[in-house]
Amino acid sequence: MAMFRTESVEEFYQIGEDIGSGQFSEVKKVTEKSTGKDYAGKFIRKRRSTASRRGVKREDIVREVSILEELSHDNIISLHDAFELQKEVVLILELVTGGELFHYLAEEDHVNEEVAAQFVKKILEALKHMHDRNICHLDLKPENIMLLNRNTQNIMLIDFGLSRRIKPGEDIRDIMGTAEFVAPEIINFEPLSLNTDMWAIGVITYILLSGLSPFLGDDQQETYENVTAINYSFEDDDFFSSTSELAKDFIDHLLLKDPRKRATVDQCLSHPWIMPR
Ligand SMILES: Cc1ccc2c(c1)c1c3c(c(C)cc1n2CCCN)C(=O)NC3=O
Repeated sequence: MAMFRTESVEEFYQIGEDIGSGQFSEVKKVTEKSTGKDYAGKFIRKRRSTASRRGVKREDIVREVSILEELSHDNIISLHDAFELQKEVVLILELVTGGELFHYLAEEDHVNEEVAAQFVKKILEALKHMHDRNICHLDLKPENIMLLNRNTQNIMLIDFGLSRRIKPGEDIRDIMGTAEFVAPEIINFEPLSLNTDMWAIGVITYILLSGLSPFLGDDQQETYENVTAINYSFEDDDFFSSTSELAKDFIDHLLLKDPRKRATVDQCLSHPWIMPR
């Protein structure tokens, strides 16, 4: 069970600039006073009452922390410390400075297949560490994949706020990530599984190779309709003319409506588009 320190975080960390924010959290650069080391401080507002819809339930924060404490992998952000104050919890997380994969993509428009496969392989290795422990991320998207630094394909998975332990027989249906990346079972409130993450790997790979988001519509409803209809193609020749059949085959084994038919993380790691690297 996660234990939080109850001292004042400012006593031990110098609070720096804002580096990002979520619905109920802000991320700031912080510096540990005793070592001078920089970290990312995730300040999460606690839900004040069961009737409220603002803030995060304490049990959900405890789950995120206990999952972070269980994971230990070069491509998964590590938790250094955790403080609980009256209105918020502060997670002190490893700081990565290479920026979001999302921004890298925006600058590069799309990447060549060799680089794309390297990125995907690193993401799959981090995901294997999670799936081998029956933990699913459930919010995989380019904003939650950070580059360790600008000049390698070394990535870090961040933000485990929606992560869940998948227990046999237990039904998880209530998670909602970002429309472009959610699998059909999330939209249809059907049971989620480790395979729900594999759908997102297919969407991220499609974007890496083309710069296009396969299901993105003019609004969230249209995006949801595109997802549930599995309405994607490689036909837009401007963007896929130089994409190999192997890369398309890799994606086609992930963007499948039936979660049970999707390639697992191990099958992806041994797929010929990934394996030879
Ligand atoms: C240099 C930099 C810039 C923005 C950052 C981060 C680091 C960052 C980090 C983390 C999280 C949860 C969010 C973060 N954000 C917010 C945006 C993430 N999509 C984190 O856990 N470590 C980070 O470095």
